[in-house]
Amino acid sequence: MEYALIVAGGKGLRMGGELPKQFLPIGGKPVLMRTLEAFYAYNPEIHIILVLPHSQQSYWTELCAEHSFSLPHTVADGGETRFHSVKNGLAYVTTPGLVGVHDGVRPFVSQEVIACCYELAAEKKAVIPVIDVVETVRHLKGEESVTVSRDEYKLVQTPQVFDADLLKQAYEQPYTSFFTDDASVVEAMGVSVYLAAGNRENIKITTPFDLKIAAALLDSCLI
Ligand SMILES: Nc1ccn([C@@H]2O[C@H](COP(=O)(O)OP(=O)(O)OP(=O)(O)O)[C@@H](O)[C@H]2O)c(=O)n1
Ligand SMILES: C[C@](O)(CO)[C@H](O)COP(=O)(O)O
Repeated sequence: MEYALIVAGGKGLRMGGELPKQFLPIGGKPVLMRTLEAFYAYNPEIHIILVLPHSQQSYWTELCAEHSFSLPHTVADGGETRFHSVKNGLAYVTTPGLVGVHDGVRPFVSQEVIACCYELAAEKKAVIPVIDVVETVRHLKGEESVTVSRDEYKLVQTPQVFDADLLKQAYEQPYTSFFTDDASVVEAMGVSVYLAAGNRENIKITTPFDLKIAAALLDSCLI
């Protein structure tokens, strides 16, 4: 069984505004619908678990009706942090298989990246997509800072795909603020994570600036 656990339980503080960022329209369609569609296009049999704050779930139901959006999915409650949201969603993973955890606000993940991460995870058990750093990186040391070799760093995206039993076991660990993604949770158990190629368009819509990039990506047919 393949699961996609789409997390959209955050507060969107960096985006601001009245409407939570996962519901903002891009090209007339809410971000979150585009994200779910990407996973359904990859595998129409995939089991999609959508994590949303409890207070936003009735609005999501209304949006689905308004947009005639009928892709099957199970809704779980959001938690205090991303870690707690993923953990809530994992309660709906009930059979062995693979779980891809994906940010609801990354609608531009490519079909190639999704397929590659699931395919590799069947063998490696823990796979995450990454891209190169394209700017120079400096490390802050107190009042000073030094240039470091960018070749020693990667930028991490989602979907992060894992063997279901492994991921569920990892999420039994106590929460620490170091857990900013799923790989960091799995690694805390001493398990190595395999790196796959991500796609640069797979941005995490975080600030109003990212919405402009998203609109440009759609307009230019880059995705
Ligand atoms: N308690 C949380 C926090 C985050 N997320 C999800 O994790 C993804 C990455 O988080 P981010 O983009 O930082 O979203 P927010 O936490 O909502 O943003 P901010 O930090 O600006 O408030 C998002 O899809 C977000 O909804 C979640 O499901 N539950
Ligand atoms: C999971 C993630 O998108 C990988 O880059 C990222 O760690 C989420 O971080 P955020 O601070 O919750 O946006």
